[in-house]
Amino acid sequence: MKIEVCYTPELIKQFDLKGKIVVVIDVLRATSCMVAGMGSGVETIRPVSSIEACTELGAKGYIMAGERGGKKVEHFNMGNSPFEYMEDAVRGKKVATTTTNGTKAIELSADADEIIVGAFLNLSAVVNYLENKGKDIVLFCAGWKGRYNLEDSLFAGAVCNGLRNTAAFEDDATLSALFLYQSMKDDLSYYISRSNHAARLSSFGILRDIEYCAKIDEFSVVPKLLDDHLVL
Ligand SMILES: O=C(O)[C@H](CS(=O)(=O)O)OP(=O)(O)O
Repeated sequence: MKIEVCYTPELIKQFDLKGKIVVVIDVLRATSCMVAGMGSGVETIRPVSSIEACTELGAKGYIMAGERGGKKVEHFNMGNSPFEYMEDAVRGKKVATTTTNGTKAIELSADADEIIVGAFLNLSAVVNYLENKGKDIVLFCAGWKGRYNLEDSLFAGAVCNGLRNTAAFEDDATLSALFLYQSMKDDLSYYISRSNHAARLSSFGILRDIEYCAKIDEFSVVPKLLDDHLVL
């Protein structure tokens, strides 16, 4: 079982995804929302890359969710907060979502054998899942608009740490993620709150989203993409 880390969507073309499991990571906030939603009883989530595609699904009965520039799209039913995904109103429902970074990273993972989503909220479940599967892994950080970000890289490092005795580390990118996590693990919330992405989002007054997304193992679900939909 080999493990690699891709730090941004701009780098994903350098990775051969065939036959591998890709873990898409967007801690702030897309994959945290997906984990919180699927862990709270949302039936399925359909990630799409455009507002138009999401709107078309809305007409077919899906709840429309997502953001642009961190803010809810005007005619959508909900934005991109994990708390919205945990509300009673979405339990048992189908949600379609489009976000700036996370849903694009899912789309770019299409060549993989399997696509799952990870966040601190389901860290141990992801590590156990990967360990049981025993396949080669690419940890794909959604980053921000094609660029590196701290919180996704930290989560990649947390997965590497969980698999440090069972997986072969392919390159220095992977080792760097491991060492980054190991040096920051005792105060993850602080480091995440110092990140650029957190600063950007907190200017919208959503500090509690940032704090929540830094929580570990709130859920034991591993959402997996099947026929374009996330299911358990
Ligand atoms: O809503 C979010 O958390 C971000 C918005 S932005 O990139 O900070 O504008 O989108 P996501 O795709 O969840 O990273």
